[in-house]
Amino acid sequence: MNILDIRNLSIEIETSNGPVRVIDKLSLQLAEGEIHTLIGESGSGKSLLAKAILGFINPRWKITADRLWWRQYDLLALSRAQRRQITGRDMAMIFQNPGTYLDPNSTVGEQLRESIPSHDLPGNILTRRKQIQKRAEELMHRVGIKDHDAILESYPFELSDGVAQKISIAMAIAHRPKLLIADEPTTAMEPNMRSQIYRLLAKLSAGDGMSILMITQDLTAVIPESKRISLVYCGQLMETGPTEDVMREPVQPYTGAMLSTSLFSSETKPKSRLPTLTGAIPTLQHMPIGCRLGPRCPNARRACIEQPPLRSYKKHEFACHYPLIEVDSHD
Ligand SMILES: Nc1ncnc2c1ncn2[C@@H]1O[C@H](COP(=O)(O)OP(=O)(O)OP(=O)(O)O)[C@@H](O)[C@H]1O
Repeated sequence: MNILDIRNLSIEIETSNGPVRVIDKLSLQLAEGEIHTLIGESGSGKSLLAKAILGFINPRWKITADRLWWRQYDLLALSRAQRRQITGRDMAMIFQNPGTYLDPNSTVGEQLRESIPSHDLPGNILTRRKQIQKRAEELMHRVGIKDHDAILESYPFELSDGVAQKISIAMAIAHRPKLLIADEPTTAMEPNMRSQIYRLLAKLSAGDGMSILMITQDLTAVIPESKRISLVYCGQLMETGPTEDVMREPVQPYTGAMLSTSLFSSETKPKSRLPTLTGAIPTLQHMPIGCRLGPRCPNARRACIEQPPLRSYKKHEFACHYPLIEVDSHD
């Protein structure tokens, strides 16, 4: 069952050249307990999408959607206060540079204990404090930190990036969210620490049934536990579907290009059959009309000035007038 259901979400922001749709009719579904990876180059709108889900929205942005549902809640129909209550209870996010989100003036222990909900704990102040300390230690173990005493007494500047990220994960899961948004959580980390963090996230998802929206620029960061992937370009959805299917048989030229520049290319299709992209991602002020990939797309033709609708191919959906594979309209 889909726990998050986004259909045709658009976000329009004002720029010096007038309003620009930074997210353009984007759809994304996330099932309960599933890891879904959202892939796109810098500036493609991944973080804005995360903000729209969490409700961290600048009131000046114009947000429209056919559907923006979280569980049984129509998020766009809720008041700000209702929305804050639901997202605060059900969702959490971790970021690229955990060090910058931790308070430099408090110890790890103080910050972790503060993130543990205490309102429903039984007993007096003293027994509650003990329970919170126990839960803090449990959380440290869950994220794979064994020497919890030393780390709980440390200040953020004393931690390596990997340990800081584990702490931010512990803080994020302290209230047992149902959705974790991980925005490029391992960028700039050593490969060994990267895989530790990914393994940890996969374990948490499998153990707690927590859904994870994993955000990355890079197809090589897609972990085997990620059931589905979605590729976005300049705020438009290019292709989405089960990870294996999309990797094996990309339909949208953007997916093909991303694959040909990633390590996966050698395991999927011969490089020569996949296109690569020339040129650079356009600026906000110069968004192409229709399919925004058009100016960089090897398959682009006249029709691409009209935005293609989402079509299905086997279990994928893609938006393209001239896909890499001949797609029968009955697929
Ligand atoms: N507060 C804002 N005001 C104006 N433009 C913004 C704002 N936030 C983001 N943008 C623009 O919206 C587009 C999408 O930004 P976003 O941060 O979502 O991209 P991203 O895919 O997360 O990129 P990165 O991988 O570099 O973080 C960018 O062109 C960015 O400049």
